[in-house]
Amino acid sequence: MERLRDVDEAALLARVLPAYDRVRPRHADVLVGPGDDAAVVAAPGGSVVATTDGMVRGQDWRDEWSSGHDVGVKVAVSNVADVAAMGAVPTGLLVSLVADPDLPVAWAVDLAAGIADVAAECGAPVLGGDVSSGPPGVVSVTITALGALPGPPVLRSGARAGDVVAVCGTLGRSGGGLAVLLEDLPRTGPAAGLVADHLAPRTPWRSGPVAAAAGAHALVDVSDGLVTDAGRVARASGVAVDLDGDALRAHHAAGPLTEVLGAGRAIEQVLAGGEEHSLVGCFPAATDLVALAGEPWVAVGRVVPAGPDGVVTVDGVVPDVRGWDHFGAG
Ligand SMILES: Nc1ncnc2c1ncn2[C@@H]1O[C@H](COP(=O)(O)OP(=O)(O)O)[C@@H](O)[C@H]1O
Ligand SMILES: Cc1ncc(C[n+]2csc(CCOP(=O)(O)OP(=O)(O)O)c2C)c(N)n1
Ligand SMILES: [Mg+2]
Repeated sequence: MERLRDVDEAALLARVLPAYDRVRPRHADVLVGPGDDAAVVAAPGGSVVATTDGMVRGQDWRDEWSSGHDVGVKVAVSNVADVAAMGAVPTGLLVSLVADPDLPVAWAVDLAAGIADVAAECGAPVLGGDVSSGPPGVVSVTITALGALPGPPVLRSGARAGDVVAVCGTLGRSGGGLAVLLEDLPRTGPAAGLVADHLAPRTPWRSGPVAAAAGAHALVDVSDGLVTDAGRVARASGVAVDLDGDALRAHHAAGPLTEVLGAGRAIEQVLAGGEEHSLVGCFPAATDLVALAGEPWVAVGRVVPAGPDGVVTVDGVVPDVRGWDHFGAG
């Protein structure tokens, strides 16, 4: 029998999503359905963005590394990043907790405090949620985030050959921090910062609407790794992305990542490290990135016509890295 472990995430969704096709086309209010960072639904006077993302103890965090607060920050940030990656502003969060009854109440309260910190920072209050008991050992936290779109959504499918690919936020730091934890490397000096960013990442959520207002053709957040997520944009847009190795090394791999992991592993994390929740945008070539409000955008590549060489290349060469996939590990 075919199991989830036999397919990757994309193949699983390709099998599951057709089940919903008979419902959706009859609903003209669904402006963007499954397949992007978030869905967009028409609402009186505008449109609402909706997305959901969950985390599971043992798979997405370990209790010996993460506090409840860390988990709350991380799951909230992963949702807010998806809202921002549509060009939207977060407006509210719903929180679902499934937990082994053995879970300390204090952990659940600490989780809420972490979620509340992100909610407060981005002005998206917690609107409600659900609590449910789970089997021994299981703790699962899922957030649904809503957002408001000041203008049209920025889709994964809008990139055009000639666009500049730019990143707002860091790359590889969360993945580098995970490597420090998994390999039990000393958590001193620059390694401490990487670990902190892994346990409780941040996202430049204000920069999603900024990019949208600047005319970005496509946006995505880095949850599974730059190459994987840029690849999703490239596939959806029918183009390819050529990343600039020098820019990635200078702006992202150099410094703490290289000090902790060495240059070779640092660039691997920049290309493939997940859970960073920075934003990647494809902008018209004439865009003055320096003039964009808020956090800086750094050019890291170009959108090029789709060719035979794979959807994402670095200096024209397909990189030998793998992003995160929950199922297709084999
Ligand atoms: N079980 C599911 N049923 C319906 N749609 C799903 C399901 N899982 C994921 N999707 C949709 O598939 C797309 C890809 O999901 P995912 O990779 O989790 O997005 P992201 O990395 O932005 O969080 C999203 O549009 C998401 O809403
Ligand atoms: C114990 C542990 N092992 C591995 C990881 C690494 N990890 C888990 S999920 C993930 C990628 C992103 O998660 P996902 O839920 O797929 O986010 P989405 O793409 O849906 O936004 C990574 C890099 C981790 N955080 N903790
Ligand atoms: Mg996303």
